[in-house]
Amino acid sequence: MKNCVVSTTASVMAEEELPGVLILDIGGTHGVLENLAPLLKKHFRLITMKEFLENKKEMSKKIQSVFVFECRPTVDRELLESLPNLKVIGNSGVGVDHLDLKMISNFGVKVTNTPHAVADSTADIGMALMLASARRLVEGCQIAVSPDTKCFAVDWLGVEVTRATLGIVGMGSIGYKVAQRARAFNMRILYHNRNRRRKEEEEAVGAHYCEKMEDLLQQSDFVMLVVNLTPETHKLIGKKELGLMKPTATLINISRGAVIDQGALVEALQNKVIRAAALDVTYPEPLPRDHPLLKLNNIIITPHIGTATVQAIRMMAEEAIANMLAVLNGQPIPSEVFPK
Ligand SMILES: O=C(O)C(=O)CO
Repeated sequence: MKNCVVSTTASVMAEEELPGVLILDIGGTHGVLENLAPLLKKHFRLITMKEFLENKKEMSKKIQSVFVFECRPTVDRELLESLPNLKVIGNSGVGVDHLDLKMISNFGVKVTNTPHAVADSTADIGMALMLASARRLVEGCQIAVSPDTKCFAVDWLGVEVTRATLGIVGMGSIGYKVAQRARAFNMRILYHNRNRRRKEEEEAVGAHYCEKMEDLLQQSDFVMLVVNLTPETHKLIGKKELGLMKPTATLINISRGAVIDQGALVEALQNKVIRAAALDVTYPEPLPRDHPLLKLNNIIITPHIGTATVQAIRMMAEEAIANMLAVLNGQPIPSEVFPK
């Protein structure tokens, strides 16, 4: 018998299963799950939330895995209580801050994530935000299409990324990929991490370790946040930390919105405590239309698109599937996440 996987993306898709055939009803996913379904179907019988809720009695016993696509849906106690044979939650994405790991573990259920699959695409977004903010790309695009375009607008000069100092806060798999890219720009690379990387790894990208984050903040022209969101990193960057940064510095966030105290960031940007910010993540997502961050002109915000590429979502699904299968088959689990 094939293993069963349930999508918790109720608003996103509904998949109907007939014997030997799986029928997907995609909803508003922009084709994401439509792309992933054939991969999942190779190993799992897909059951949607809708299908599950409509036929709980029969479905609940069949479900051994829950596939969660990135940080959108969560898994609550009620769902866990209704799945007696659940063994693993395969998160497609690296951040698992939307999952209550302790509670899930109390149900004897494992959680896995996909740190390898997300690394390149998320590092690319970090670089894209850094370059776009440095060279004021969004403003440039607006000026180019506005009726009073000036070709050489010297009053909106940018700054150079090349040879600047980049401070990476959180040098995990994504942070390291950022460092590899930054090296090609001849950037001076500083990083701060709970655990120092191996010497060979530091040398390979020319990164210098800062034991204190304060040192990194003071020296960097660009500060990029790549940490996981945990109780320790919640509002890691607030008024004090922003005050340590250079007035010419730019803050880039590709981790989770709540790593920054957004109120403090609004103030810092309004008062030019720092030059600019570029965020792929905020809280909440999306921001309400009247949020003060949206009223500033020294900020770029993208809607959490770190892994929004055809290649990344496929690799994420493959990594998640490998993890889930390893759990179900009692094999070593490539990327298990443990409660703290
Ligand atoms: O993998 C994740 O958790 C992400 O949010 C990537 O942007």
